[in-house]
Amino acid sequence: MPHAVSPDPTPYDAVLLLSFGGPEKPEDVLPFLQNVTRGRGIPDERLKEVGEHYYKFGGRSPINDQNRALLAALTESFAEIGLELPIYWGNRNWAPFLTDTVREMTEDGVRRAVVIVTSAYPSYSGCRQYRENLEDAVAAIENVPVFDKLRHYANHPGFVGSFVESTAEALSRLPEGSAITYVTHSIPTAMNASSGPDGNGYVDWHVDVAAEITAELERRTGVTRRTDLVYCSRSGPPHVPWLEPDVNDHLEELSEAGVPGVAVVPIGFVSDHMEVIYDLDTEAAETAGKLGLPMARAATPGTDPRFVTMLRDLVVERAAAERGEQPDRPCVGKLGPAWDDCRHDCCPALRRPTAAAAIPTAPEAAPAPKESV
Ligand SMILES: CC1=C(CCC(=O)O)c2cc3nc(cc4[nH]c(cc5[nH]c(cc1n2)c(C)c5CCC(=O)O)c(CCC(=O)O)c4C)C(CCC(=O)O)=C3C
Ligand SMILES: [Fe+2]
Repeated sequence: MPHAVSPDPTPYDAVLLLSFGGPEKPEDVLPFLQNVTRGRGIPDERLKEVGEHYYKFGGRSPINDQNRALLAALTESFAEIGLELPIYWGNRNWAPFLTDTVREMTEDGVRRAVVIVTSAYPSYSGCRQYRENLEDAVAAIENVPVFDKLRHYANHPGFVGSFVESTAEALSRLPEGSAITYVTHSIPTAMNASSGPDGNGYVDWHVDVAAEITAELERRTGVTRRTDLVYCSRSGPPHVPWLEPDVNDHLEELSEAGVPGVAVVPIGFVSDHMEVIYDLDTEAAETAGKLGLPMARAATPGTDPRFVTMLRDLVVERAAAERGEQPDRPCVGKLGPAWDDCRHDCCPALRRPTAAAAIPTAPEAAPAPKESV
């Protein structure tokens, strides 16, 4: 049933779904990896290894199909409430490329768009890198729309609620007394130290989200379990410290501690992309198998209606905020709702040799100018 009153999209005339992108055939794999790692100092060895992960799945990453599904689900969800905004899709590292999408939006006459990024937490890799790539795309084209990126949504009840359900489902496949292991993408410890406006934002946000899922499950079942936050997908040279422990080492520790099973909950990921289907479903599952440790992997949000509705609500919320209204800002946990506009100097790059000098870092330059992203 259509809503009696459709929400007001003003001042927006479009939505941009901004994602990572992934290869779709074997010939795409190398150029894709070159796009991802340009100037990031990833050893050749590691690149070869990651290339193999993709070849193992026919040279096709699942991420683009997941974004097509999300696009369809969002379109349907907007239509349900009569929210009339076209949704465009562009990626940082593979087709459809962000620059082409921004050009298309410009040609279509879009003046102001709200940006949904498929990454939920603050950090250079998860936030600023997306903003910088969008800035670069915008700089290459004339008369581009203004872009406003949504606040980080990891602590939104829609995102947390989706993981509460999937964790409960994973636990239902395991023996009584099984542990919960939350997993996210490892990043260099230095990148974590500079994440978010006050630093340490990447880890702090994950800790908060994990605690909320645990608390809700405890409220429902009365069962207290062992819980940990661990990391996957480390890359970069070995002498550079990254967040630890690695999920595989952690599974060994759980096995030694005698836990009867483990629910692996990938809270760092919005859909089942390569890190999830390779690093968790293939590699970590193999480790658990060798240890004789029953493991069940919890589903990522994907097109879960809680997640899709959350994204729609955040678009409506941001539009209201930009009209000068004071919308509700649903969130759970201790950290409160995230800021709408990232400060220009939030999550500084570790190394971005060519453009770093152009980015103001002085505290006075902190508030992002309205016309930037
Ligand atoms: C925090 C974070 C997220 C989550 C937030 C978000 O979703 O954005 C994420 C997502 C993703 N990362 C992805 C792929 C890759 N990431 C790499 C490399 C790196 N990731 C990093 C961090 C993150 N990455 C970092 C610090 C590096 C080192 C290089 C650098 O400092 O920039 C490499 C290079 C090879 C390697 O070393 O692994 C690849 C191929 C894909 C696509 C998967 C698919 O195809 O399904 C997705 C969604
Ligand atoms: Fe990555």
